[in-house]
Amino acid sequence: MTEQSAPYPSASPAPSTSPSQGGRVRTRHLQACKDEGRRFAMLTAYDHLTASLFEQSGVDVLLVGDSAANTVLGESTTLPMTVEDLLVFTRAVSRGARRALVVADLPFGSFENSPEQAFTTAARFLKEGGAHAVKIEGAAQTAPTVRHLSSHGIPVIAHIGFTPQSEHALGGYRVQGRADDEAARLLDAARALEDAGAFAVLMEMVPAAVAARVDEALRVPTIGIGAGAATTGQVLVWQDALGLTQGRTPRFVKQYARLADELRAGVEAYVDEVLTGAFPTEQHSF
Ligand SMILES: Nc1nc(=O)c2c([nH]1)NC[C@@H]1CN(c3ccc(C(=O)N[C@@H](CCC(=O)O)C(=O)O)cc3)CN21
Ligand SMILES: CC(C)C(=O)C(=O)O
Ligand SMILES: [Mg+2]
Repeated sequence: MTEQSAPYPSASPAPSTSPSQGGRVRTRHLQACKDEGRRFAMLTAYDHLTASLFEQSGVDVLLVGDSAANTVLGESTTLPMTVEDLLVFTRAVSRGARRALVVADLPFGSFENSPEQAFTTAARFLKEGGAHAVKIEGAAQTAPTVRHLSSHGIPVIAHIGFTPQSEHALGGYRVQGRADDEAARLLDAARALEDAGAFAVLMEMVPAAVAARVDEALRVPTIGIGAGAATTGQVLVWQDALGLTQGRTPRFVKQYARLADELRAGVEAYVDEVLTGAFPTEQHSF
């Protein structure tokens, strides 16, 4: 512990350990964090190796984000992500996760038509993907969908503020809720989504002061990405946080490792040894 450590009690271990629970992080655990003034960490994952590694490292919530369109598939937006493709990643993450809460994003175009369409899609992520919960982008207009899912047994995270699936409507990557009327709308939306049954509200690119007001106004935990330090939980895209993403990353990213450099050095050494004949040696041969 340093003097500068955050003004929160240290992270609690995930809830333990009756045979029926198996130590699995539940939405209840996230609510307990909110109730007791503790924080939790969420990170994206798209495969079983990272899922397993991240939860062993203390990540309580794994998000199978539609950001996989960018990070895995090389698309420039999240709009092309399909349910079929994200289901493949969700299944992989679920196989790697024993303890963490696995949350799947509902892809663009897979839930907006009606609460019924949303339920059909979300149920696939639970039944076929092994997810425990889903995340839905949208402000107050998605409240009926959130109500339908949560009242039929599907835990929902509501995602407000900058919602990348609407980037064309929002006019690009912009902080949301800067103007007073925007901030008021954001707060109203958060309340409506909580009232509709969302077990958490995620805010992306929202002024820290506005996010703090939302967290204060809600009973349920909030999760931030570019939303300041007052949210209950925090999320980042793992390739951004660990230095694998090439090129510019958003201002809200902090880099905790330099994986691209690490990988490049390792691969260069491998290539070099193959070309010079230094590998394989007798030790690697039969
Ligand atoms: N790798 C990756 N990281 C992410 O955080 C992420 C994705 N992909 N894909 C889905 C969405 C898209 N997101 C993004 C993408 C870009 C910016 C961005 O360029 N932000 C700039 C401009 C902000 C401004 O001008 O207000 C920044 O500097 O933060 C922000 C969020 C967040 N999500
Ligand atoms: C950036 C996070 C919140 C997300 O929605 C994703 O990874 O798709
Ligand atoms: Mg997403």
